[in-house]
Amino acid sequence: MPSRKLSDAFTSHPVNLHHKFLDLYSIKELPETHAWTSQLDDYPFSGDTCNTENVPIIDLNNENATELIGHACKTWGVFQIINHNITKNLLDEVELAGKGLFSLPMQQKLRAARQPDGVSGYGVARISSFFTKLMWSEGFTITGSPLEHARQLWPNDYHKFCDTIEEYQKSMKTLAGRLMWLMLGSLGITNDDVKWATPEGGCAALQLNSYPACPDPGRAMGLAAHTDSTILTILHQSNISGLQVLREGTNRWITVPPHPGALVIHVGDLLHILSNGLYPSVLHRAVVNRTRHRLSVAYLYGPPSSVKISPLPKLVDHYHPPLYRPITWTEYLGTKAKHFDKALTSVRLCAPRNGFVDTNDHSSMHANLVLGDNKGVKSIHD
Ligand SMILES: C=C1C[C@]23C[C@H]1CC[C@H]2[C@@]12CCC[C@@](C)(C(=O)O1)[C@H]2[C@@H]3C(=O)O
Ligand SMILES: O=C(O)CCC(=O)C(=O)O
Ligand SMILES: [Fe+2]
Repeated sequence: MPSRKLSDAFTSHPVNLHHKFLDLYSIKELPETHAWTSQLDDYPFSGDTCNTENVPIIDLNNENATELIGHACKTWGVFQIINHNITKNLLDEVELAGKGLFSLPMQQKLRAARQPDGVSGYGVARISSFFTKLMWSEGFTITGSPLEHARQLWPNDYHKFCDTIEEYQKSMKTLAGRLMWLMLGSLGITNDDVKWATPEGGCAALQLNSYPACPDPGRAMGLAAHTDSTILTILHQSNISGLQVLREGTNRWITVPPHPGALVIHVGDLLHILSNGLYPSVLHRAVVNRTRHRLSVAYLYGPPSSVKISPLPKLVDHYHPPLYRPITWTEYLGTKAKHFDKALTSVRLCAPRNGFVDTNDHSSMHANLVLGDNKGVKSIHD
C-alpha cells in the first residue's frame, strides 16, 4: 500500500544532520566544512552585466499571458510574474515572519527541529545529505498548519506568525491553481483532461530559506543546484539577488534579478512528467553575498498527495510514447530522497528519442556529490 500523506515521504530515507548545526550568523571565517571546491564553477556564470538574455517577466493581465507562459516554460522552465494580485503588504509580512524566526537563538530554533524522517520543521536543506560540503543556509519547512512548530518556537506568542503564514498559504494556493491552469492551458489541456485539479485539490509545502551574510561568498554555496520536486514553485526572493538558473541549452548560470513585486515561477519535475518532457524543470541554485542577509520564501505546489501523476493522455500518441511511469507526489519525494538528481531518470520508461542525454539529467556535473548512494539506479550515463 503506497503511503498517502506528504509527511510519509521520507520515512524510508531518514537523514540525521543535526550534529552539523553551526550558527552561521556569528562566524568570521569560512570553515572548511562549508568551503566548496569544484561545484561552484561547474558551469560558467554570465555576470549580471553581460547577460545576453533575461528570464521572461510576464504580466498576468496581458491578454497573451497563456502563450507567453507556454513559451517561457518550454525555453526556460522559469519566468517571473507581475500583476499576480498578491499584495506587497503580504509579501513584506511573510518576509518579516521569516526574519523573526531565523533571528531566534539556535537553541530555540532547534526546539522545532525537523525529525530525521519528517518533512516539516527547522533544519538544513533536505538535499544536504547528498553533498560532502555544507550549505551556507538554514531552512524552515511548513506542511499544513504551522501551529505545532510555532508553539515550540514561541510558547506564548505564536499567533502573529501563524496568522501570517496561513494567509500566505491561502493566497499562494489560489495563485498556484491559477498558474497551473495557465501552464497546462498552454499545452492545450482543459479541465476535462485533469480531474484531480479542482480548486480544493493540490497539496503544498512552504519553505523559508535564510542565507546569512558570508565572509567568503566566492567559496560558499547557499543552496546547491537542484530542480524542485513539484508541479510548480512560487518563489518570493525579496530584493536581494542570489537565485541563479541554468538556461536550457546554454549551460550558463544566469542570475534572476529581483524585480520589485515580481514572483519567480519554476517548472517542477512533476510538470515535466505531466507534459511528457515538453516543459523542462529548471535547474537552479542560490549563491550568497558578503554583506547582506538574504531571505527567500518558496511555495512548493503539487497534486493531492495520493494522485498518480503521469504524462497527460492528450500529449501521448504513437510518435510520442509516455516517457515516465505513473507516480504519486509522496512516492516521487521518496525517490528524490534516494536518487536526488537521478530521480527523473529513475522513473523514466524509455530512453530519449534523440539519443543520448536526458535534458533534465544534470548528474554528471555534480562533482561534490556523496558517491556510492545511487546503487541500483540505471543511469543513462552508466
Ligand atoms: C515538498 C518538498 C519539496 C522539497 C522537499 C519537500 C519539502 C522541502 C522542499 C525543499 C525546499 C528547498 C530545496 C529542496 C530541494 C529541499 O532540499 O527541500 C526542496 C525539496 C524538493 O523540491 O525536492
Ligand atoms: O533562495 C532561493 O532563491 C532559491 C530557493 C529554492 O530553490 C527552494 O526553496 O527550492
Ligand atoms: Fe528550488
